[in-house]
Amino acid sequence: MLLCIDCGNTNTVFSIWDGTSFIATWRTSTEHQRTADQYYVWLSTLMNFQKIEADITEVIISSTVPRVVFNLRVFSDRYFNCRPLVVGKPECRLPVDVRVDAGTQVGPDRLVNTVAGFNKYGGDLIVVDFGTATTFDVVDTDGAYVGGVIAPGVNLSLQALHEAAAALPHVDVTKPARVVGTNTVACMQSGVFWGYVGLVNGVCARIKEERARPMKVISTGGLAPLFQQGDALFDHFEDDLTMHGLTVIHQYNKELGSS
Ligand SMILES: Nc1ncnc2c1ncn2[C@@H]1O[C@H](COP(=O)(O)OP(=O)(O)O)[C@@H](O)[C@H]1O
Ligand SMILES: CC(C)(COP(=O)(O)O)[C@@H](O)C(=O)NCCC(=O)O
Ligand SMILES: [K+]
Repeated sequence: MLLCIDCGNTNTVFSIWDGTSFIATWRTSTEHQRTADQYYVWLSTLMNFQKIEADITEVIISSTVPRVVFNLRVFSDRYFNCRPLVVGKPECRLPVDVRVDAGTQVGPDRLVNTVAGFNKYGGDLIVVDFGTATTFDVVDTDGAYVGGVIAPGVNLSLQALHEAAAALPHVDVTKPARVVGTNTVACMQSGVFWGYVGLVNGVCARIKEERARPMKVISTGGLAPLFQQGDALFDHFEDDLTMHGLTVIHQYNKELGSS
């Protein structure tokens, strides 16, 4: 079976793919100090607890944090006896083109989202990923990644407000009942929630205008469900878009290898 690892700046998600569906998914915080042995203790404990008997023989990794890749490679080699496929490395081929400025390092998560979005919905897409950063990935008619937008993440904005202003508390993001807040927390939640609704609407409208064609907007990432609440920002919401993309890229490389 295939172990898919999606490492973001905040969380790392592990999913086991049996060739047809994901049989288990677990999330841990991203820490570059974590060793191969620590990953295994954590993963095997959860597998035993849930009585998941998976014979993992292949591993694919996408990581926005370059430093964690070393230990994940050792983890894969030591415990599953395999060399992982790492998105963004030359040996990992992509089924789509990447058309950006020469020398630019595109976040692997954005490439994986592009592949997944194109595989599910075809071309002319905007994939909005609400992770540590809020990213917009623009997918061309032929599936190519052609750039996008990087905005500060939702929680990052709230955290920055709290850290920079002595009188502003730490608050969790939520959809406020009204736009006009009547206390500090409600004002901050409104600023971030409605600010992001405006940001997403505005950026998507400008992308569509710049490209002069209709495009589907797909949302994913930890905080995407929050923005799904009734504001018609997106055409589709995908809970596990990045994981789906990892399985597509893995399959593509396997077929290339055997042909
Ligand atoms: N279900 C959730 N509810 C609220 N916040 C969440 C949830 N899942 C993730 N988050 C928060 O959303 C942000 C992005 O999470 P995630 O998508 O895992 O980021 P990344 O992929 O960059 O690691 C983080 O600040 C995380 O704490
Ligand atoms: C923009 C990102 C920080 C988003 O990371 P995430 O929110 O998923 O942790 C990541 O995709 C990245 O480091 N990108 C490199 C620059 C680029 O994509 O152009
Ligand atoms: K992101």
